[in-house]
Amino acid sequence: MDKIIVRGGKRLNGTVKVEGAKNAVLPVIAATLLASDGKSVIKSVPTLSDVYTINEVLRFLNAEVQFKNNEVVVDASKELSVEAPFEYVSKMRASVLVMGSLLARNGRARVALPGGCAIGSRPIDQHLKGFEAMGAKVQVGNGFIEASVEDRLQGAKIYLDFPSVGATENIMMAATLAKGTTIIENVAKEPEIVDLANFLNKMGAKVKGAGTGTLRIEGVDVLFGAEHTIIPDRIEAGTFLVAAAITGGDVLVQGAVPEHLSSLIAKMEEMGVVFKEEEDGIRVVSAENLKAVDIKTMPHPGFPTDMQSQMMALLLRAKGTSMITETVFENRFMHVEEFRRMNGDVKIEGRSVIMNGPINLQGAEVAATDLRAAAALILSGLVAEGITRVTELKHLDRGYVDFHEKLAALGADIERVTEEEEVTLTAAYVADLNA
Ligand SMILES: CC(=O)N[C@H]1[C@@H](OP(=O)(O)OP(=O)(O)OC[C@H]2O[C@@H](n3ccc(=O)[nH]c3=O)[C@H](O)[C@@H]2O)O[C@H](CO)[C@@H](O)[C@@H]1O
Ligand SMILES: C=C(OP(=O)(O)O)C(=O)O
Repeated sequence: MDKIIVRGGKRLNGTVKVEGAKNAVLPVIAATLLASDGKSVIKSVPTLSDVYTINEVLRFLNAEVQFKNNEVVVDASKELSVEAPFEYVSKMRASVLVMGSLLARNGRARVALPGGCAIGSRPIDQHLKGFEAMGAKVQVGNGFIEASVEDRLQGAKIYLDFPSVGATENIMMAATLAKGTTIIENVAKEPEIVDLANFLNKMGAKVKGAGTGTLRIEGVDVLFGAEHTIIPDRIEAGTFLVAAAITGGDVLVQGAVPEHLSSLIAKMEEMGVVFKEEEDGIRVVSAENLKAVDIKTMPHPGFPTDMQSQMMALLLRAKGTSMITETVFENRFMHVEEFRRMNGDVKIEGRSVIMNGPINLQGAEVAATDLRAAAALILSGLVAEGITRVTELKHLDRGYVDFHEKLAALGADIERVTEEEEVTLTAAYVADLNA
């Protein structure tokens, strides 16, 4: 089992480049299944375990998939099978995103029930409500969700109870090949939704309104393979902005798009972080005397839940009382227990946490509870006294490419080791301290 070992105390300096967005590439790869003619070429694809998983799902469904040099090429022109088994869905919930494409293209889809996960129960009732409104019969049984439609999906008017990212994507994909027009109201407005709509339109779909609260999709008869470059990962970018700020460093995050990060930047500015927009990204210029702020996670353009734990790491270092309220997921505070192991005094009150800073974080062995928690614990390690060891790195690998290497290139004292290597390293470190 790998561990990341961080020795705190180094200021970060330099330039770091962000990858293509995980949360954009997964639905885009799922959408390639809609093309019964021609190959899709997806560029700027990050080498994440989630990408390998979705590619495996597509291969299982009888699509040809190649992935090299950050480019995924999909040929989905052969007849597709209809089932995404538990093996994949349990590894990565986004596997459920193939459902809309399969249903639109085959008239049938059978996907294993995703089940609960570390951040909440994450039901998919809104996805299914959309498919049903378009004429699909949905049945749940034996651990599977099965949706089928006799002839072809029909355009419909659908109102989402919550602007779910996944439901918006799944229904949008299904509607591209439906008969007639589909209007979806109260949809998610995340940049990844816009990226997916742009890709679908390149394939020949007619999607309007992406980035607003209402989507209008005119169904077409056939979709074709298309070429598309994935948008930069705003959450990876945000994580490096926090890394720079927590160490009081000066870092240019290349590829960071200011409009995608406005809620995070606004909150960090309130704390006292100074940014500079540059031609190719965003620079953290300084971060001194950090002040406490309150944060509430919300659907985009509100503060992203995927930055909640990283901001918790930063707020633990700020002077005063901060409160974070998590409104998107019901159980996304699992990392609090791990912060406590690092001397992080965090109280949980219902859906909020309260912190009194600044706290002198202490190195400890901590376990990542989800992918953003993994990053957040490593960020805390950058400023903790002594050594922080972070385990359960399978979570980190779902969402961050070469995270420790990128931090090391910025000057962090960090490495990723196997258990045996760790024993030798720790002995060497203790020897250094005693020398
Ligand atoms: C692969 C991907 O893009 N993942 C992102 C996506 O997840 P995901 O698409 O799963 O997130 P959703 O926006 O769907 O979920 C938000 C909330 O709505 C609830 N819900 C959702 C669907 C549904 O049918 N019923 C229901 O109750 C969920 O349980 C959750 O509490 O958006 C989340 C919210 O920005 C991010 O944290 C994830 O990183
Ligand atoms: C929660 C996340 O992803 P997923 O929906 O893929 O679990 C995330 O990216 O922080």
